[in-house]
Amino acid sequence: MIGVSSPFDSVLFLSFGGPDGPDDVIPFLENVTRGRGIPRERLEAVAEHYFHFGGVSPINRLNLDMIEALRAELARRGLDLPVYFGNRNWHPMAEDALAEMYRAGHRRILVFPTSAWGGYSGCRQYHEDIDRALAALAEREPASTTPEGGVLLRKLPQYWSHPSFVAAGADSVRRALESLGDSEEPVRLVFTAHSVPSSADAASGPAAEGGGLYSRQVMAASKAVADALGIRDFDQVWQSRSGPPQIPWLEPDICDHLEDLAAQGIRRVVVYPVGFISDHLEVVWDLDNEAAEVAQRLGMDYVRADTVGTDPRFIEMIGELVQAYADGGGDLGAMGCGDNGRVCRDRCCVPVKRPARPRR
Ligand SMILES: CC1=C(CCC(=O)O)c2cc3nc(cc4[nH]c(cc5[nH]c(cc1n2)c(C)c5CCC(=O)O)c(CCC(=O)O)c4C)C(CCC(=O)O)=C3C
Ligand SMILES: [Fe+2]
Repeated sequence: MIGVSSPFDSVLFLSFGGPDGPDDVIPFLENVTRGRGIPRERLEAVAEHYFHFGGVSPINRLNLDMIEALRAELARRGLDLPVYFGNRNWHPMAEDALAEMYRAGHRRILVFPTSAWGGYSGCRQYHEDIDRALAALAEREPASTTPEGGVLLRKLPQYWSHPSFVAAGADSVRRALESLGDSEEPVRLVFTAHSVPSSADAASGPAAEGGGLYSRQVMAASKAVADALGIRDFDQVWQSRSGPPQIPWLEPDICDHLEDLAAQGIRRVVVYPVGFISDHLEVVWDLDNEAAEVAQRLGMDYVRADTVGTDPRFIEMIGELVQAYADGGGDLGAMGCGDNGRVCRDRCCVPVKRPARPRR
């Protein structure tokens, strides 16, 4: 770690990005899938999901809402740290946010990532975004590479196990259970997170720990939320897989799982997307449309619990994290924490080489 003693002067809220209108959809998807072996047909199918919402992903508005709440939270804590917004895949791009921050005089930047998890997509790729933004800054502002002009971006750690994240999730599930109403029929609680290629999960976490970090974290977070509610019977499954069908991804998928539950005679389900911090497109399309339709066809009562979003405890958690690291302290060895794009552990969450698409 470098520059440990210097206090931080600003926060970069770093997210995935999403289209703001129909013309953005394809270029956005091309950014997301560049070099990742996602078939064109999948891209076109996902584009349709966005077109159902006028080509606008909810993610940008939701992030702006969280940022506004975070600004109030930092002010409440007496922390004078402006919050900027940047993304991996769409405007405002991380590169532009960083350039703007630099020009405004900021040199010590705490980065809050909108993913709670370890793994390539949830953690390492955010380090790569930081690295990319720094490389772009070096081109635009050559002084930024000198010792005097040096910029430090410190990524905050993974927060999937934070008690406030768990408590906010438990409250959301409680509300969803209440909305189902009283009945003799048992309710099954089902947690979902974004599926990833099985090879990516196997490579997640420090090489020395044997992999599987992402799926272990998702299971542990699900169990923590269920425990907080005293629920022992729950399932944890996956959603939103992409990639060619012959490549294995984490399973089962939520839609297949609903079929299984119906076959077991379960008629009421609450689905909590523990894997996401806001109700973005993967939630409002894949769960509120696709999975909800499957549940309806199966004659199930189905309620999707809210993501944590602007729940005050979740915003307090971000404030607490920022405060802990703002004076240069905090746990610098915590999983996911790293400076200027450096990952937290040796050979951690290395990207998996994707097999070439088979020729026909
Ligand atoms: C682990 C994980 C998270 C959670 C951690 C985090 O939050 O960061 C996440 C979040 C998100 N994923 C999102 C959208 C998409 N993800 C895609 C593709 C992929 N996701 C992957 C993994 C994850 N994704 C993977 C392994 C791929 C395959 C391609 C690749 O290896 O990169 C594609 C391409 C089309 C498709 O194939 O579906 C899209 C459009 C949105 C924005 C939604 C909106 O617009 O509201 C968000 C927040
Ligand atoms: Fe994704």
